Amino acid sequence: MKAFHQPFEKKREDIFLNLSAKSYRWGNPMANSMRQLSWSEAFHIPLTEISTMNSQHRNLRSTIEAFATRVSRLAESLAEILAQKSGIKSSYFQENCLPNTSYLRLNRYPPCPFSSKVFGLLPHSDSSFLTIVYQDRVGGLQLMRDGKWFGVKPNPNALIVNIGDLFQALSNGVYKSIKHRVVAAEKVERFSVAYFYCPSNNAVIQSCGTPVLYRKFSFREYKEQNDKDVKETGDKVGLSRFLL
Ligand SMILES: O=C(O)CCC(=O)C(=O)O
Ligand SMILES: [Fe+2]
Repeated sequence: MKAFHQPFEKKREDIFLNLSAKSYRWGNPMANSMRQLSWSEAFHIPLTEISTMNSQHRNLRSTIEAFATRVSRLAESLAEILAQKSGIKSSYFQENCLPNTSYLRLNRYPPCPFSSKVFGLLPHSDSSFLTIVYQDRVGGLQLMRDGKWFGVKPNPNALIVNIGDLFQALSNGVYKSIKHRVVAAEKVERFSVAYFYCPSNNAVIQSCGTPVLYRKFSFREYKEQNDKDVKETGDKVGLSRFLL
């Protein structure tokens, strides 16, 4: 929270946390209408870089490390349990996801005077195997199910586990990557932490099942394609790009 409450000019400096460029994100640089704006800011932290973090943020770093260590074990166990049902090798996650190949995102949603006109976070799916989210008591996270949006009731004693794009590909569509968004609150700020369980860039995601729905791709390829699509179309096209 302290990091977020620093002046904007400070947060946007690359040396603020001393992580790679664009670790600090806000709004949506591609927006060309109010509806495309995200009323939020975030620190997107690749865990590979945690050791380079500015020593001034020692407490933040050790909190992130402690949280990531515990949540990564949980993510691995859950992924292995889900994998059993879809023919994925049980050692797949241990072989491809190291403790530092995942990402952590600290989100802040400031109070929003136009909460009926803008989202806190635009509808999207995550490019992870699984995402584990901790949200505070404010609420606002919604999931799409059967074409309708459902709010996730805030419970500070619970974690939310979402399926991401990579699990959908790996399980050949058995598990579906969940579309979600955050509705902005008018009067209060909201915080959340998302842990994106991801493999190394070279890891190959190959669908298990017949007929195979997606061509195999590396995680690097998936991220590069998404970045390219976001630059060109303003949005992530996602897995449909890899359909056979
Ligand atoms: O703030 C939330 O509850 C969700 C955050 C999220 O979806 C993300 O960071 O990708
Ligand atoms: Fe998300």
